[in-house]
Amino acid sequence: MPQDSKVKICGLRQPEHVELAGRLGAAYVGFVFFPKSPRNVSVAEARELAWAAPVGLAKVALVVNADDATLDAINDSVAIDMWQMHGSESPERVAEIKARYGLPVMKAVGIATADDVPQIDAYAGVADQLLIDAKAPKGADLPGGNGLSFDWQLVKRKYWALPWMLAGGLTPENVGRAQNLTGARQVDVSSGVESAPGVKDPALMEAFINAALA
Ligand SMILES: O=C(O)c1ccccc1NCC(=O)[C@H](O)[C@H](O)COP(=O)(O)O
Repeated sequence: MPQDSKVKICGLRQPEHVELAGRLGAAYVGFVFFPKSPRNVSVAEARELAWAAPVGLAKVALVVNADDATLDAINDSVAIDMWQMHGSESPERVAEIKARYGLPVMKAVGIATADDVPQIDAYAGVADQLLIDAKAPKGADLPGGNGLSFDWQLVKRKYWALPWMLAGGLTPENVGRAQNLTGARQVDVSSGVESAPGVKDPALMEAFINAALA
């Protein structure tokens, strides 16, 4: 595995799990602001989670087509380091948010078939990072965090002129194969380290991080 691999653990809801993720070597933790999600946290809860993060652990606020009032409420109370836009935000909206808050923006792009890949280029010129995820099935409640993977051949050894993160259905068992096949230097996981939807499992977190950083 490349020496500089990085791991994001998404959907944390307990301060001790944020601290654990940092101690285990994760580079990012994600806080989900999406009421339909079993990982949803309030601004007040996220404020406490952020306080639990060790120095150097990047705190990512995950939103879906959020308006400025919602983003203001998060930004005014939670010490975040990056936005993750996981909706249908346009490149123009990404640029607007970057300018408004002065924080890096990671744009999530859902992939199901080869036809979904070209859209990534539109964000490469404006986002700071890309999160390449499995496209949510039609009618799904969640735009992400579904524990579904996509055909990694679609992004095998692809190059975009900005850092990108592979996501979607990753687990301690498959993350190494995903990294080797795609060349991804960063990986993201939510369902694969849970014992139930929204319930992070410390042992699975440790297994995933160790496998991804091996
Ligand atoms: O995780 C959620 O509940 C969620 C809800 C709404 C939008 C996005 C969401 N998650 C986005 C992530 O960054 C997940 O970590 C990513 O989709 C991978 O999830 P999984 O396949 O469960 O590992």
